[in-house]
Amino acid sequence: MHSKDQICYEDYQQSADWLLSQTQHRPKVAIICGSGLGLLADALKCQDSFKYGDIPGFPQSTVHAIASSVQGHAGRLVFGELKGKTCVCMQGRFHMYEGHSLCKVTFPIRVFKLLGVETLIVTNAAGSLNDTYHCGDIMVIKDHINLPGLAGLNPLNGPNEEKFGPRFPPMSGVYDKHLRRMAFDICKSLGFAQFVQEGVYCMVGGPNFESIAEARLLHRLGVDAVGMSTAPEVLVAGHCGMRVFGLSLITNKVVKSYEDTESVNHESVLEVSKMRSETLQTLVTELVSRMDINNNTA
Ligand SMILES: O=P(O)(O)O[C@@H]1C[C@H](O)[C@@H](CO)O1
Ligand code: HPA
Repeated sequence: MHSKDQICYEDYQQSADWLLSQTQHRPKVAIICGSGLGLLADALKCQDSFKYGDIPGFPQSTVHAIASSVQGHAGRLVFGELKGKTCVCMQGRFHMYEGHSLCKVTFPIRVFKLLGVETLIVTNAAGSLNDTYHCGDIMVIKDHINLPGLAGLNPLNGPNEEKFGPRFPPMSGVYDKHLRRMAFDICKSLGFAQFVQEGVYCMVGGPNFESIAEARLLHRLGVDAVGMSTAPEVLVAGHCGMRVFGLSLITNKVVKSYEDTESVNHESVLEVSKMRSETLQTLVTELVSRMDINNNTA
């Protein structure tokens, strides 16, 4: 490693080589489990799991990651089979508001690339600004607004690592259309369609939830759901040519009215996450099972 925040190709390679020496699994799909959704990782068959702290170069989990993931299992990388497809799951992710640099937040993505991962599935908990959404809805992410990114906080800042991707990567179409369509087909066939939406996710820095004026601004911008993660990981995955699919679990309605006496807290976010975690798990499992993994096509 060069300086505190500068990570070079060899650092990613070192982590990937270590993991390849510790497990026989060769995943093509990586899944980032958002808050309360870590049970997905427990469903993997023939598991090999590694605490983040034991993986050379990996960022360390903080108290937030532990509190927001499955108790006793936070901060693990879990390899295994989901419906016969080899996957790697992050049980607990890294957030900017925990104090990690964006290079650290996204470190695992480039390690996944070096492991041979072709598809990234991201999940998160989010508050809704769209008045037609309800708590417990699942939103397939069509696109994002990366507010920290627009303000210059971007994991791709600094010297470009050409081995991963170009200096100026496009982000239009980063959320794969075929996988989104496939998710809707699955939801219809499983009877989930009534609570599945498609919309725009906005990343804010957090850790505070939005003020009413901020919520109104996001609403005017066309944001359907807001959260504090996901965009940095998606940028880095898109940069290195991974196919991306994202889901937001709507855990609360963002307060937009000065008359509203309700307010959101992280505990209620986790409660709703738990309520829908099984459905989300079913959807992701079915999606992985239907993917044509070798050809990187849906
Ligand atoms: O990892 P995610 O994004 O699911 O974490 C949740 C949602 C917000 O980022 C934060 C506050 O609830 O935790
Ligand atoms: O309302 C919210 N705002 C920001 N992040 C969130 N994560 C869950 N709910 C929210």
